Amino acid sequence: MLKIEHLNKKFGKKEVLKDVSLTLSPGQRIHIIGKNGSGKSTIFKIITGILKQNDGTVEIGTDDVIGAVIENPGFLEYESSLENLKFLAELNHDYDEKLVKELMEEFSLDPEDSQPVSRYSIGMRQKLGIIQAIMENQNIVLLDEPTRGIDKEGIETFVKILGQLKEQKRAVIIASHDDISNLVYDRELKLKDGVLVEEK
Ligand SMILES: Nc1ncnc2c1ncn2[C@@H]1O[C@H](COP(=O)(O)OP(=O)(O)OP(=O)(O)O)[C@@H](O)[C@H]1O
Repeated sequence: MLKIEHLNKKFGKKEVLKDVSLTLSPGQRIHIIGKNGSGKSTIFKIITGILKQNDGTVEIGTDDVIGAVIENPGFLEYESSLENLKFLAELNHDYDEKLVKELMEEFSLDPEDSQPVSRYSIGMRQKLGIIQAIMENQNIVLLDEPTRGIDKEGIETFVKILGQLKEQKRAVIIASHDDISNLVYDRELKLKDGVLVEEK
């Protein structure tokens, strides 16, 4: 479904990714751990086409759909949370309001809350970011520091939702600089000095 081979990325003379290869299969949950600035977001940006690699290939199956949270998710700041999710889903004509409302409620967000997203806290925005990455049945989900700003209860919900994604055979790559409590991975990789290596 996703195959990355021999990826190389430079910013000027700085080599951020060196010969990075990775294969993701249905239902698999992979953790990429790395310090700030190690290149985790850069990998996701290349997979999603935001950035172009200098070398190497990214293969994505024709039926695969990517959902992603990369850095700070952007929203229509003056619209409500539900309007934002509706707008994002309608871009692909795949808006399932029942599911969106269920996900919001699971994350203790009120779908009827009319306040603009500009007033949302970092954790609330992050929850919306996670929802938009999974609300259209995306089968490859890329999450960059997904629990940033999220409270303990929200993290428990997040872990529970990830369990559901696994049952649905949807694959997830999580990039973070530390561990997320109670989250077990199929593979743990470390990005250090541009090289992706097996952590255990
Ligand atoms: N557009 C860019 N132009 C120049 N340098 C960049 C650019 N984007 C990223 N970099 C550099 O590439 C390196 C990797 O950045 P990246 O954002 O991928 O790291 P990260 O592991 O996601 O960090 P964090 O955990 O802080 O989000 C950093 O040194 C960063 O300064």
